[in-house]
Amino acid sequence: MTDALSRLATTIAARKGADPDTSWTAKLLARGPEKCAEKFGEEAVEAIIEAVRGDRQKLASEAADVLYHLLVMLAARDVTLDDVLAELDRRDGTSGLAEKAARGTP
Ligand SMILES: N=c1c2ncn([C@@H]3O[C@H](COP(=O)(O)OP(=O)(O)OP(=O)(O)O)[C@@H](O)[C@H]3O)c2ncn1[C@@H]1O[C@H](COP(=O)(O)O)[C@@H](O)[C@H]1O
Repeated sequence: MTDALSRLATTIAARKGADPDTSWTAKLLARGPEKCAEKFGEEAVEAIIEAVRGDRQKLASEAADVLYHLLVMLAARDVTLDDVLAELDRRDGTSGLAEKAARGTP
């Protein structure tokens, strides 16, 4: 599963500085981190709509768009998939409830 994400992240990293006429990713990256963030937000909203509607196939498709645009947004700010996975690893085994209690958040 993470193989596909790793491959995609590698492809996106390789698109940095590529010709925007031949690559959607290069075109998006060339428009800057703010535009990449905006596109991620749009795709997230589309996924939310499908989650509320309950169409599982459309939700899976929108979720794929979200993951792609998340990776592009991260690449635009030089954050790697490994950075994110390391953070997930760090959290592994810590209950969200315990973590929230440790923060003292109600
Ligand atoms: N996973 C994706 C992926 N998901 C979505 N998209 C593109 O994201 C775009 C989003 O579409 P929208 O309709 O939201 O955008 P738009 O309306 O055209 O743009 P705006 O007017 O909003 O600016 C579409 O052009 C999709 O084709 C993707 N483009 C690329 N990939 C992956 O990235 C790889 C590299 O792609 P290129 O960089 O194009 O070579 C591909 O092999 C894929 O694996």
